[in-house]
Amino acid sequence: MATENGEVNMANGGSFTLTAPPRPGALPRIQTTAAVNRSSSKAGDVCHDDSVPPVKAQTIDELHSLQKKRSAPTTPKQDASAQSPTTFSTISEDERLRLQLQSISASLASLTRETGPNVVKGDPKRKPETPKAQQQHHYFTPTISTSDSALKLTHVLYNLSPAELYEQAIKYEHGSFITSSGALATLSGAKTGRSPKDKRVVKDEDTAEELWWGKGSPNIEMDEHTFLVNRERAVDYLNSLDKVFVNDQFLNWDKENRIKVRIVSARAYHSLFMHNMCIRPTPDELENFGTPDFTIYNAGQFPCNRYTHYMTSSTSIDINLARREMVILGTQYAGEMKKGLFSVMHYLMPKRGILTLHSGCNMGKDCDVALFFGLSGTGKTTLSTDHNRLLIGDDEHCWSDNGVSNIEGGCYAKCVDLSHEKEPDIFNAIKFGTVLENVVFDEHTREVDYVDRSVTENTRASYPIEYIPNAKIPCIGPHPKNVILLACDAFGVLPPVSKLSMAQTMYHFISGYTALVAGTEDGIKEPQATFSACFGAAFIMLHPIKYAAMLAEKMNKYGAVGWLVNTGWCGGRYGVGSRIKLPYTRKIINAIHSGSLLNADYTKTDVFGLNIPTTVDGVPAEILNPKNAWENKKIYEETLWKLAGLFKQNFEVFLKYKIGSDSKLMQEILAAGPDV
Ligand SMILES: Nc1ncnc2c1ncn2[C@@H]1O[C@H](COP(=O)(O)OP(=O)(O)O)[C@@H](O)[C@H]1O
Ligand SMILES: C=C(OP(=O)(O)O)C(=O)O
Ligand SMILES: [Ca+2]
Ligand SMILES: [Mn+2]
Repeated sequence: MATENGEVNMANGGSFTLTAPPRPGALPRIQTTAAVNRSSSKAGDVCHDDSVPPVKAQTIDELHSLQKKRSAPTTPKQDASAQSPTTFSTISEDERLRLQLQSISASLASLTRETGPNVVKGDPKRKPETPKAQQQHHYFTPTISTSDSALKLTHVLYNLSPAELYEQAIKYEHGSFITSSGALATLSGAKTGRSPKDKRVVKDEDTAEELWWGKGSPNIEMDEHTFLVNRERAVDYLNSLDKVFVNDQFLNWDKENRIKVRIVSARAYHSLFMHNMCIRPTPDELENFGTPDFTIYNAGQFPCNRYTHYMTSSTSIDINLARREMVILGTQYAGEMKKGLFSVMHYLMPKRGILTLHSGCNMGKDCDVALFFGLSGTGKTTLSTDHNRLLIGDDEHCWSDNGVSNIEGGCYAKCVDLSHEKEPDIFNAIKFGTVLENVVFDEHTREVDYVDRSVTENTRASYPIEYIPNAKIPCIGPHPKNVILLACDAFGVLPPVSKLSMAQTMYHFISGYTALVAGTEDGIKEPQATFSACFGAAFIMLHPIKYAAMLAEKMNKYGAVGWLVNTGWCGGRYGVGSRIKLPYTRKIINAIHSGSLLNADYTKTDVFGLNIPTTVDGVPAEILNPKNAWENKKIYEETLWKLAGLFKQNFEVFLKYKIGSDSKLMQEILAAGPDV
């Protein structure tokens, strides 16, 4: 296993840049994280994948106006004076809420997780006969009174159904609407993507030894005290509200290694998102839920205090492994919760010899399982959702001695440019119960315009996995046969498919390359190369070499074959060539699944030394070798060498680590990279 040396740990020392103190009387506007990051931190300090530029709107109303498109003129204009006041059947709704709500404030304010809320049935203030439909709900009641904030009654809406959450969202959350297909469209506010540079982890005696710190690591350190400051801020905020949402759910379909999670949040949208993304307990399982293994306090609407030590912006996502808690301040992007829990799994599971994978996963009729690794936007969700195969999951998995299991209960698809024609299964999953984040729709017909990027490029749909018709439930499968590494290469020099040796698989897994264009509107012509170890450096907790060693061991043991698939550009870089057509990538993936590609004829490419097939059924042969696909061979060569150089530079940091007892394996892995 890798030996972590002191050097790496120390490298983190100077990487915290506090925003410059404001001059008296000239308080600066609170900047969004992305803006702060751009001005204050050097690229490469921490993992830098998929942070999304801030939205253009300055106020909620402006944001909201981006979301709705003017209807066609046929829409009858309503006379404002003739409009009835918002009569949303208030009486029954209020009565319904009153029945459901209970105080949780004392337990929220408690610093001791163990004295969490008691679950009782029904409202203790009410006389016995609770209507039958409501008896199934569970309600919290405070058991202790520890702080002033306990005097404020905060009601808990516990594991509400999607229908109830829709009503809550539409009634109380600005920018929430039902779309024509029945999905709940909503806005995530200023943050429309994750904020990896605001993800902090408490460094204590244990985690200082165990976790990966320093250059390249996603774990920005914070101390226990600062965590408690942020925690108190989040909890006080939640307590100041009239109501909070609580979800009790599971992670990991492998029942032996299942984790119980509790998510406390302030928005119905967040509760519905987690309802979709985590595994939904049966009524019996909920009855016996007990103490959660991990709790999220999501106070995303409320900022952290920028003058708190360690804070570099108004956003902070804080993980405390010892307390088994996560606190979210200053971002409402829902993906922060699911990916935060994924990080936690990246810590807990390897301790049990289970490898966590940032990959999609599906299974053929012959029970052949394929993994799809890749950074955001490379095609994990799209390619694992395959009408001819069973979907095990689109994003987060475990590989144990028993095989693979999905960590989640739902999928989170990018929906920019989505169409029924291109991706029917995902398109059809966008119905009642699905959360649609930051999409633009017609004001009147409520038809979503997936092409519109007014709010963000990173529009998303979150739906329960059973909304995909051929989902494999329970979401588990045997050991993988194929391990497919996806890279969206905007340089256009990686072949559409290559068969990898074990050493090459490790080289590319550790490198975790993709190159995307950083937002079309910014006019950025140069592709941005990103290297994110294990195709998920933003979520790993231990040193990447530890996961890589586990992957090598499992692939060897179960005879899995590695493949590199470029889902990006072909025939030239971004701006010159074009993105490889999805139907072609699907044909390539089919050939991998069927085994036909194993027996194809191969040639070796220069520089990267990749084995590429000369033919693939249904794919034009001239695109299989990028050199043939490029018109200008000279620019092709230059671009190829440039990318190879970037790979080499990125890999240098890993050379001092060992896999196994000596450095032999690491040398072999290095030799499997490009010759530069
Ligand atoms: N050849 C291709 N292969 C895979 N995806 C493609 C391809 N061409 C375009 N796309 C688009 O790229 C995006 C991939 O996103 P997604 O599957 O959500 O990625 P991930 O799950 O890895 O974040 C989708 O919008 C998909 O339609
Ligand atoms: C949810 C995310 O993952 P992905 O893009 O890999 O689907 C994310 O990066 O916020
Ligand atoms: Ca990265
Ligand atoms: Mn995805």
